[in-house]
Amino acid sequence: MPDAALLTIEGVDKTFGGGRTLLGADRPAVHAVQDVSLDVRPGETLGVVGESGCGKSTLARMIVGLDRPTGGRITFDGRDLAAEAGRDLRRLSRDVQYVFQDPVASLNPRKTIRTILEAPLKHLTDLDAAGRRKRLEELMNAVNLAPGFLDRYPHEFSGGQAQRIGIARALAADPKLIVLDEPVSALDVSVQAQVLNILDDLKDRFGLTYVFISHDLSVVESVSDRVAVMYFGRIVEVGPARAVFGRPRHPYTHLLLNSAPAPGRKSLIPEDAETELPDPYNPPPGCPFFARCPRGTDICTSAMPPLEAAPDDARHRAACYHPHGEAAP
Ligand SMILES: Nc1ncnc2c1ncn2[C@@H]1O[C@H](COP(=O)(O)OP(=O)(O)OP(=O)(O)O)[C@@H](O)[C@H]1O
Repeated sequence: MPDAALLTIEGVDKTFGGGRTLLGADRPAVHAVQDVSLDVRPGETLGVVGESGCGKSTLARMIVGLDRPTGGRITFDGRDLAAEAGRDLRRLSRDVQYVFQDPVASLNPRKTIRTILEAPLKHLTDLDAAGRRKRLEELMNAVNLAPGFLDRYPHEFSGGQAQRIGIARALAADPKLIVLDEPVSALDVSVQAQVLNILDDLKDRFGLTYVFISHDLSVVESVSDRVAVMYFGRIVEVGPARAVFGRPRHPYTHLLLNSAPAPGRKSLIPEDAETELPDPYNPPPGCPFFARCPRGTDICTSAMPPLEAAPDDARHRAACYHPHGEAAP
């Protein structure tokens, strides 16, 4: 019997803009995230991969409550994120934490590390001053930084150290789920490995669950149990990492993987004109990948294909009328 989901995302949409200006003109709307449904089970790492602008950060921000969905529902441990208030909201903010992409920019330059790490302890836990002091030392040790660094300022740290502090801040309130939004993209490759090792170690040690967002295929492949591939605001493929990387079904996933063949896969999602995304203000009808797709036929322009399971693996789903592994069109 599989564990119940810790996080459930059901038919979530996020639109920016829309409506009318003060003078009555239509204001264009961008559908940043469209009809996204995902489950994350306790203890797993769900990788979310896709090109710049596909809606990864918007999805992340909604999971941690920084943005509200325009439609659909996000529940954590059975609690509806949008409906929580007061004590329950405080509890929810403890349980779900966020690590940002740019480690140095995410730390207030005028505050010491002690002040930065103490803030969530003060707001989200009932620890007294002595308890907080002890916890601060534990947090620094957990991310392999000497507690002596607590009285320094963010600019005194390298990018990798700063990201370890960002991770310590996320850990401070003893969360269950951490959303990591491109946590190593700003770091040198050698430093990336260190930070990924620490994340892996912390996950086991504290029984954490991760949503790991990245445009870097090699990183997602190395950390994920399951992977969701996003394109133009939608999930186009989702399944066990081994299946998605080994037997990709959606032509977009094929394109991504072919652009960066293993081994030594790098962040090679193509960025030339040929691979341009559709205009988000004027989305095409049907499948948004049609214009780039070698397998497209008339049906693809009629309606967005639903996410359907592979004949041999119910967990491996793709939103395509002509997925690889089935008869070619
Ligand atoms: N606050 C906002 N107002 C208007 N449009 C937005 C806003 N935030 C995001 N968007 C638009 O929504 C779409 C998805 O953006 P998002 O940042 O979620 O993508 P992403 O995959 O995280 O990209 P990146 O890796 O470049 O951050 C883009 O078209 C973006 O321009």
